[in-house]
Amino acid sequence: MSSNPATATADPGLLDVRGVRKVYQGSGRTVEAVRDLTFRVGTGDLACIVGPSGAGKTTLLKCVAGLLAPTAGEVRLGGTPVQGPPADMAVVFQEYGRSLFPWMTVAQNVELPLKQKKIARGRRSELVTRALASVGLADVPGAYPWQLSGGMQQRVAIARAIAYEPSVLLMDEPFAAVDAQTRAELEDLTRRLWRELGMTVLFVTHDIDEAVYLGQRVLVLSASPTVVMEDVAVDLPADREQLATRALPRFAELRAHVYGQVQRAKVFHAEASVAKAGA
Ligand SMILES: Nc1ncnc2c1ncn2[C@@H]1O[C@H](COP(=O)(O)OP(=O)(O)OP(=O)(O)O)[C@@H](O)[C@H]1O
Repeated sequence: MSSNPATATADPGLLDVRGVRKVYQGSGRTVEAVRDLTFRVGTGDLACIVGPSGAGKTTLLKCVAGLLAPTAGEVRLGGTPVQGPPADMAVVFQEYGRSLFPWMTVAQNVELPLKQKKIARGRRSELVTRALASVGLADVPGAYPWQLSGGMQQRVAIARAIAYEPSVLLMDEPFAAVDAQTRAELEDLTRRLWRELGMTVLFVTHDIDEAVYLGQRVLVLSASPTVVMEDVAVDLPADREQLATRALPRFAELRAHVYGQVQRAKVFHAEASVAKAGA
């Protein structure tokens, strides 16, 4: 990993977040959602972000996705500053119900960004078929999203993201609204696709167990205004399995450590708020 521009172009999936600060301003109210975030995710790495509610995780992801301009600092993808949604980045949001168009079939939803990318019809059809097969939905291309379960709809959203062949995939609490069994399946699907496709993945979650199970690293954010409290390396075997991996003593240690850090973040925040109120 190098910030040298000469090597940066050879590293298209390198995500470089440098001193990002975001202050929301409007109608007499100012919120410093993110104070100073700096971290890197190497090409082909999978990093998870956890932090207390309101820590600015979604704000950070929107800045990384080029949907929000940081107040200070910058995000670079493959050495190039992100100033709008980058062509080779895809995002999967929590609210699959709102991210799919109900009047389009599953295949049309997956195909839409490929049309916008001006990919030729034959190649589009190949990409859609392959993406739906890889998420286990090869048999429902003609169905409408509202005819599918929540877990299936989220698979469509994932298929749409991977059909696009992004070098970076951002996921914002993508499984928060599905049941536990479906969630476990979608976690395994995410790790399988990540390993097969070699994308850089930045995955935001509330769920500490999910972050440890999925990630190679877990970035723990402090409460708002936000900084990176700790960058925890997840030294679990690369082949993960829901029951066996979660039963490992090391999994329990990592989980306890990250949990402790998130609790610390909340206490820091409470102390800072009391100090501010007393000032
Ligand atoms: N558009 C906005 N205008 C003003 N303030 C905002 C806006 N969006 C978010 N905020 C504030 O910024 C802070 C961080 O919000 P954000 O949604 O990024 O946090 P989060 O960590 O994703 O939260 P959660 O875990 O609850 O989803 C919060 O105090 C929130 O109220």
